[in-house]
Amino acid sequence: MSEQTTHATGAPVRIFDTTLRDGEQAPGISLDVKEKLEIAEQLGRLGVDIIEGGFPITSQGDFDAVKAIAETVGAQPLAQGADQPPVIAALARCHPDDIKRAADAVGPAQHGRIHVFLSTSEIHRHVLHHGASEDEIVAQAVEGIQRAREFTDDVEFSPQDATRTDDEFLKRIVDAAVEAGATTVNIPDTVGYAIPHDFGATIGDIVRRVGPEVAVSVHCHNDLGLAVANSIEAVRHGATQVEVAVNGIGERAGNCSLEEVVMALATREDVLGRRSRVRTREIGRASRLVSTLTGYPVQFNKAVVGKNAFAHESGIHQHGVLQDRLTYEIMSAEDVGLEGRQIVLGKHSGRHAFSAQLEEMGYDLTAEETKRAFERFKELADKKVEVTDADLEALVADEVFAYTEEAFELDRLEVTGGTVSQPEATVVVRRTADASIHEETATGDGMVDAACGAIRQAVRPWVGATPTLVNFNVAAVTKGIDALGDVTVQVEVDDQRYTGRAVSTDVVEASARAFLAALNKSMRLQRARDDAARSPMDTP
Ligand SMILES: CC(=O)SCCNC(=O)CCNC(=O)[C@H](O)C(C)(C)COP(=O)(O)OP(=O)(O)OC[C@H]1O[C@@H](n2cnc3c(N)ncnc32)[C@H](O)[C@@H]1OP(=O)(O)O
Ligand SMILES: CC(C)C(=O)C(=O)O
Repeated sequence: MSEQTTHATGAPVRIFDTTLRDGEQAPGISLDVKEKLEIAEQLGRLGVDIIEGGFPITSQGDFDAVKAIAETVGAQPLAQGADQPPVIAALARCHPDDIKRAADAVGPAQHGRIHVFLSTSEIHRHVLHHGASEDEIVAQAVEGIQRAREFTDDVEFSPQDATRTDDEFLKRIVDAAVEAGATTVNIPDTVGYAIPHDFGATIGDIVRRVGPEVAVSVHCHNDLGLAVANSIEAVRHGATQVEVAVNGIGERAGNCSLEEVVMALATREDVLGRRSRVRTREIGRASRLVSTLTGYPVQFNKAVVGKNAFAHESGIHQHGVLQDRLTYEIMSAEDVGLEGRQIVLGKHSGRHAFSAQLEEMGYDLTAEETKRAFERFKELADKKVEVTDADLEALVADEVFAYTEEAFELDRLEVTGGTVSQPEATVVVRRTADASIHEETATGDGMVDAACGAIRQAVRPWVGATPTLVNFNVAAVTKGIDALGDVTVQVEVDDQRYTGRAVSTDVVEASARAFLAALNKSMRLQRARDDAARSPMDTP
């Protein structure tokens, strides 16, 4: 490992947020003044040190947005406990017009920064700057920095594509930039090409070169998924500022993600020795706001802010975190402003999590009831990706509260048919009293009709009159194509009506179970009536 510099160790790392500039450069994102202002206000509450509001020469709208941010967020602190507002920065090429526009836009801020950049790698010089020589590039950079210094004493310089720039030339232009008055030297890994080990060494060299008076910043792109690793390595080697974007948005694969760097610094302060001033509890809100206004969704498994970042689905993990969340969590959801630890019930869940969830929902079930409900839950979880509280309610209502000693249980149901061939159903019904099995097949107008017909035939020897389905109602318990169907039926037997209810991801199965539940009820009540009729009280 390369030598680690001790420069500025312990001082908070400055967070330069470029969500509104580089972040907005992601394809398909275009934020208007109001939207930029709303995000900037949240960045203010988050307590970032610098907000790069835009690239004012780009358009009147971008100019107006940066100016509006400078006038409001840049005028007074929004973050609790902060004694000054964030620095408001604007990007500019080494063009007089760009620099003037940037200066006018950040002018109203208490602290305004002009960020000038120029490409230094051979390929960029060739393609972007008409084959400019190293001398010409140095001269342009110096001129741009000096011009920017006429407007503010806070000037940042970025040699674009620094990580593909010849080492000696990079050192030369950094020296020239500092000499010309740059107060921050930013080393951009413009195309996400750097590898942490090398990048750290480069940053260490630059930190030693410029001395403690000049801030050294890094701006890492994520083309190889290394933006955060490179930024952290730079911090380890003395970088005093990292450039980031909320949710990691930005050109191509994006920028270094704000939330990941901030939480890495906070969580591993033990080895990094530096933190940021960011108020981490505002992270969740910032992430949601940026996602909503940019239309860029946050991937489920995104570190820190993804929907699954604090969710546990598998039984062994759930068992662990229910006792002590540290078993499988290195940060707390509350610390980043998200909903607390989530137990997600699914096919990998175990009894501990299942029982804990039922308890939390207020159920007080016996061991036997819990066991039955758990068996149904596992059956359901095999068919349905996530079992929600609403699913559980329906399942418990169906399996536990509606449970009565069953006369018949549905063992198997097969249905065939469609718009051309007539629907046909085969059922296998088990009679509880003697465990006998009864298989029947029937056709019907539809699959539900066929299934009920087959059940009717299977139970005929025990159910007196022909049971008739008189009412049928189906409702979706949850949303989505794997939603539970909640079926309630009324069945008429001997002029009496009986209600049955069942849930399943398959509506035909739910209907068959509901039909059978109604028949079971009819037999139970019939038995009760028979018992009452035989009661000695009634005997004269
Ligand atoms: C790595 C980064 O993220 S850099 C920032 C990238 N962001 C953007 O480009 C978004 C906003 N950009 C824009 O709206 C436009 O590109 C503008 C307004 C900046 C310029 O538009 P145009 O004048 O039409 O030029 P165009 O974009 O086609 O080409 C870029 C020009 O800037 C020049 N240029 C590029 N970088 C720099 C620089 N740092 N300093 C000076 N000139 C530069 C190029 O040489 C080219 O000049 P040319 O017209 O003489 O060939
Ligand atoms: C302007 C610079 C810092 C940039 O955005 C990049 O190089 O990616």
